[in-house]
Amino acid sequence: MKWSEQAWERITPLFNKIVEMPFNQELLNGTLPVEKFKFYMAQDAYYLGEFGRALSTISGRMEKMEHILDFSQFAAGAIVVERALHESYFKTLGIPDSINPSPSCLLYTNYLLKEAKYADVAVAVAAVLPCFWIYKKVGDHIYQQQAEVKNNPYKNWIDTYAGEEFAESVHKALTISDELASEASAKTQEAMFHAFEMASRLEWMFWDSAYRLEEWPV
Ligand SMILES: Cc1ncc(CN)c(N)n1
Repeated sequence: MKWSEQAWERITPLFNKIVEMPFNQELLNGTLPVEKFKFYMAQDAYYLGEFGRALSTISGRMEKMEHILDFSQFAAGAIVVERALHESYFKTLGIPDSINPSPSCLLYTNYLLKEAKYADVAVAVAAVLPCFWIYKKVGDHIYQQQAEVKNNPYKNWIDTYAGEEFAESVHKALTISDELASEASAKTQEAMFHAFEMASRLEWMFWDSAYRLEEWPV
């Protein structure tokens, strides 16, 4: 079994929880309160900047030329394509220019930056994989379920993550993960699973924090 298949098996119960989260259910139905989506989009704009930085760091640590290129294209995609989606919503929702990251957002981005810089590069790749793969699976799931929902205000978000362009990046990220895992020791493969599970948990926390409009306790 490929490393990625084993990794997905490990997070399947968590993924099932993610699709059932009120944030994602209400996004699917188009009933998510706009202030929760606005909060999410603002935090996600901060997230994508840091995610892009983590991807660039990984790019610079890759051995193969094509992987250097793939990761720098992922970084450009996070900042150019995904942030363009935010900017289109920002125009209608009026989100401020400067964003203070919530505790969960800061925890997640700092985790990714730390792994990108200091972990074995295969482990760093495993840490960023949920950002691709879980979003693709959530996007597809929502896309398939929302057929009867008319005029969903969150349609552009759904279309981005269920779309072809994003699917191509996800496919590449998966192929690279499996390639690096196949060359890694058993110990490194286990560390890759751990990073993949940790980042998946942080994805759950990110959605949960948006739904709760999370604030700093002090
Ligand atoms: C928190 C989060 N994780 C992943 C993605 C998709 N790259 C995103 N936009 N935001």
